[in-house]
Amino acid sequence: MVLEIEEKVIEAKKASIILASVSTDTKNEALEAMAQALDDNRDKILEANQKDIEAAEKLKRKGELSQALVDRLKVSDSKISGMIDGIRDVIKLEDPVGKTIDALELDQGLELYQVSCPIGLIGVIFEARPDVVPQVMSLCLKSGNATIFKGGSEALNSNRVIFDLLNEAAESTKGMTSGAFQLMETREEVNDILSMDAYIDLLIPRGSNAFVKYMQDNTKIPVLGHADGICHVYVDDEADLSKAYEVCFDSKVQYPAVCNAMETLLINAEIAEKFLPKMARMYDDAGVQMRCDETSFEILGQIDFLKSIARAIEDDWRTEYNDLTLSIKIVESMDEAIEHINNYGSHHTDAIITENDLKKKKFTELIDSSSVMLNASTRFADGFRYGKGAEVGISTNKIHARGPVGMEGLLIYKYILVGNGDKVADYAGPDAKKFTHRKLNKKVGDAVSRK
Ligand SMILES: NC(=O)C1=CN([C@@H]2O[C@H](COP(=O)(O)OP(=O)(O)OC[C@H]3O[C@@H](n4cnc5c(N)ncnc54)[C@H](OP(=O)(O)O)[C@@H]3O)[C@@H](O)[C@H]2O)C=CC1
Ligand SMILES: N[C@@H](CCC(=O)OP(=O)(O)O)C(=O)O
Repeated sequence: MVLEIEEKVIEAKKASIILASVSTDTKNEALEAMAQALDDNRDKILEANQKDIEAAEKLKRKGELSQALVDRLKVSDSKISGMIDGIRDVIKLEDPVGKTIDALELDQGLELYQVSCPIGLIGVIFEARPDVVPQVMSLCLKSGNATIFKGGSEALNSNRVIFDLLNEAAESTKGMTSGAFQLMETREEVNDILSMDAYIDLLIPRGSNAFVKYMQDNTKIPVLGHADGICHVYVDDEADLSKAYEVCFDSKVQYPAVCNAMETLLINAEIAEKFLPKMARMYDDAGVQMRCDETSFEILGQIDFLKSIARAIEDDWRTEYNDLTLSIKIVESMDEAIEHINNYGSHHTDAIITENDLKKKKFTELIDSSSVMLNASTRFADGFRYGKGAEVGISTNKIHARGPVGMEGLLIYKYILVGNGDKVADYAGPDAKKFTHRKLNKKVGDAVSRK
């Protein structure tokens, strides 16, 4: 039976209440069933993905779609293994629901507990990248959040197969609720849910700035935006150049299609002539197109076998290529680099290569980005690599979660007050009882148990 969008949302909202109290064992069993379902159905997933890739390649040939999108869209056997490992990593993580964050005795026998709980029903709208489905579903399931998904239209066949496999595996696990996960497939459905603030607690759009802004401007539902990554690496005059070559190469070339890849390389003028020619040769060999400011163009212009240099224009500093293209600028100082990054960047991920400890400290303090890397690649900005099992995405919001978002970004808390017929009237008037407000070293389970 195909449900209308409002029915899907209402069903997921109802299921979210039950999912919040599903036991850890049941959630882990459901996750294992999901991992197994992907492993057992590799051919089916690859076949569906092949349909999407063929359609995408046709659009690419007409110039209507980028190579970056095709790269993100492609599912390989090793990407499926990555999805399976990701789900199993989430199994290993501690269940974050029901944790006592704080415990306070208000008065003798009157105890207040602050306890973690799921947000409720979350809508996640993401790019044409099928591996997002298992990542987000496993984090949402373990953190007890019902979720309504919508992936990029180019990934329709892949997402449908992966979603159905995961959802059926989860729902067939004994003790799991049904209806907690729903799939949307059209922009119309996304537009319809924008007015469903009575049911949906949080929207997480992953995509271009324009799309995230569109969501923020058109709904009363809180929006946790995951937008573009204009990431920088600054090579300081006190850099260890052997580290600089490695980090700058990895940040640009290892997976250029993703949002944590470097888009602009900033180089201190003092070391530019020494550093840039070798770096440029490495990029040239890897097929990187370089868009250079005047000074870097002059330095590289002398190397006549470079295939791929052009002059940068102002727009380049604000461009997320998501591809093998890089803008290069020579700066006079770290301060100029910091100003450039804070001005042109997207506050996503930025790195410095230097051996000077004072500069490292200053860079971390003055760069206004969700991840700041010291002598390390921007590509590390990722939930899995940050030890979160997987990620919902990389938040470019400042509240309530920033940078790679794992389960901590999917939780809120509630207060549980345990009394014994206590009333506020006893704490008012001339004979008022006094609050003790004493910190307790207790967990909510000590006061509220099912026994
Ligand atoms: N920070 C992060 O974690 C992430 C950032 N990004 C950023 O996203 C960008 C690339 O992704 P791209 O695919 O171009 O993103 P888009 O913004 O084009 O699309 C992302 C999703 O939003 C949907 N969408 C876009 N506009 C609308 C609309 N008006 N109404 C309803 N749905 C809409 C798309 O649906 P449809 O396909 O049907 O058009 C798709 O599902 C890059 O800038 C990348 O850095 C991407 C992922 C993660
Ligand atoms: N988590 C990713 C990067 C973040 C991301 O989702 O980026 P994108 O490819 O723009 O959707 C990774 O490092 O593989």
